[in-house]
Amino acid sequence: MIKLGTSVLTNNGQGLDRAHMVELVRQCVQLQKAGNRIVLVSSGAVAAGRELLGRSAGNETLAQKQMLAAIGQSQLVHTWQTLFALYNVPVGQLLLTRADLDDRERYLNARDTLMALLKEGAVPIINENDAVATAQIKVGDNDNLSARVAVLADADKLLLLTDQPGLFSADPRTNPDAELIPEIRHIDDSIKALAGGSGTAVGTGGMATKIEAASIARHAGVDVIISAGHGEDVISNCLTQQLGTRFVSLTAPKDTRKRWLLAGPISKAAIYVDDGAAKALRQQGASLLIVGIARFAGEFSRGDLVQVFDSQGCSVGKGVARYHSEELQQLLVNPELSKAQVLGYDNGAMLIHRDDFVSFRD
Ligand SMILES: Nc1ncnc2c1ncn2[C@@H]1O[C@H](COP(=O)(O)OP(=O)(O)O)[C@@H](O)[C@H]1O
Ligand SMILES: N[C@@H](CCC(=O)OP(=O)(O)O)C(=O)O
Repeated sequence: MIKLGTSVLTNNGQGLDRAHMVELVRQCVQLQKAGNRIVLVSSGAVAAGRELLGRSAGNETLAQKQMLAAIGQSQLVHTWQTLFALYNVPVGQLLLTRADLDDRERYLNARDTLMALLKEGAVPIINENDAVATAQIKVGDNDNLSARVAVLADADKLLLLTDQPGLFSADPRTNPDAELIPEIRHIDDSIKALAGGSGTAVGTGGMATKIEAASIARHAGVDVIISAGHGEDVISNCLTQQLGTRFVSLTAPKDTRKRWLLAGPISKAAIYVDDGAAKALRQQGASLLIVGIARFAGEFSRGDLVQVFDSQGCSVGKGVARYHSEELQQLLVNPELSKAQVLGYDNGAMLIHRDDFVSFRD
């Protein structure tokens, strides 16, 4: 899985850099011929739209950006299609929004299409469906989108190609002494603090969203590499050499429902559990019982995804809630009463069943 940022595909945001896209296509085809399955997450629709209309980046409204994306996306995918056709490789466009990943049936449909494209020898070209996606249904950036699709596609590697050689100890645009970090095994607050936003007017999210993406993907067993998209033979070199910043993957759940929980829905609330519950969830694969919950923050409905934290605030995992947050509140303040007495019915002793829970440690 290769994610190409606007910074890689354009000349400083001023239209598509076709010469460089030809070079990237050559590398992808070479890898595909060697037996690898290639999926591209391609940014650049808004920049391509600006190029077509002769505009430069400015204070655009949401509707103007969506209009630019609608115009630019067809130009972008046409360019990819033309370049891959030089090698007789077909491409298939997939435009996704968060709703396609949140809903399990839509997630599985997207997965089937992706797998069918790969089986056909085509290269899927994925982008967010910017023309229709508003804040409520957007993933919001292609770093996070690529991580979710990497989980969906069972990818073993995710290359986040950008305009910097990797993650630095500070934004190298503003701090010339910043140093490249070659390998990360644990994403804690100190790593998150290194990452600034985008240093350009055309990128989205900067390193912060790349770290979020790395955190999601490596829990699903995907090795993540952030590297410079303009380097010579960058794609194959990322696979064979120590290039950029590598986030080492963790052992992944095999169960497709648990993988969807990692890739799909966004967590609605935070549940804080006591030490006994944290240990049972982490070490014994147990369900989360209501008695183990110390407190919670946020509102959620039955069926929503919630994230579980231990007493130190470290992530334990995420899972699907069996009670509404208001019901949970009632149960927590009346521990001496039975569930039937408090709610008028009893949905069981657990907030999250172990089949609906996936371990997720930062
Ligand atoms: N710690 C950091 N290390 C490297 N780059 C950083 C860091 N913090 C912020 N950045 C910024 O992130 C930018 C890359 O992200 P972004 O602009 O979103 O690019 P892309 O379009 O490739 O996604 C860099 O140009 C850089 O200015
Ligand atoms: N979907 C948008 C790009 C969003 C995005 O994350 O951009 P980038 O940070 O350049 O990868 C587009 O095609 O213009």
